[in-house]
Amino acid sequence: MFVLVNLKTYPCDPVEVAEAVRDVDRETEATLAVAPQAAHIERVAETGVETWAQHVDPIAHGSNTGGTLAETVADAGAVGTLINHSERRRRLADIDGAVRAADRADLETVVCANNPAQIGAAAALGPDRVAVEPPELIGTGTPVSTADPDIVAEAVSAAAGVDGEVSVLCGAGITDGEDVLAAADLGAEGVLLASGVAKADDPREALEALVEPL
Ligand SMILES: O=C[C@H](O)COP(=O)(O)O
Repeated sequence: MFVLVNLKTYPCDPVEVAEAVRDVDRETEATLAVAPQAAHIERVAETGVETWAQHVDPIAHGSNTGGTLAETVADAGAVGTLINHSERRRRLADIDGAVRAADRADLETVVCANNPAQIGAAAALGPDRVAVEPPELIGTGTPVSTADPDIVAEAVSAAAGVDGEVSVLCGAGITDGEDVLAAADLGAEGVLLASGVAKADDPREALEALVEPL
């Protein structure tokens, strides 16, 4: 299983969480990675953890003030990027452009979507992975894998129906290992989570609990 921890803009110490993700990754069969804010990518990547960007724009070098350039996040140490997160929704053409930009910079891609229909559309853009996240469950601690299992199973079918090479993550409300196991049972190859780790009193303990049953 792939466990991607999105730090969003939570007020956690990104390096402390990154070191915990790195250490727990070394203790488990699962692959763990962390997505800090863009300005923290370099410091986080220096810990040795697998580091992802939270977003890249569909742009190239040039006149794009305030833009997030795929080459720059790769140069800072990111190996992949989220695209179209629920909190950073983009139009279809811009999602497509961001996937192309990430490919150009050799970044892996996870395109997020709300539901199975959108997952099919996202898979058609040729990312490495897609992630289904019902927005209403994000940050609630109510896990999608048990609260809305059909949406995960249908997302897996939708992606497979478009491109069998695109694997599916699920996210929203994932906090413990049982949630991760339930996601795996539904055909997901990983989870995308945030508050369960970034807001935990002890992020390392939260990470260990996530991978313990795997
Ligand atoms: O990127 C992560 C997702 O939005 C899930 O967030 P959450 O784990 O806080 O529900």
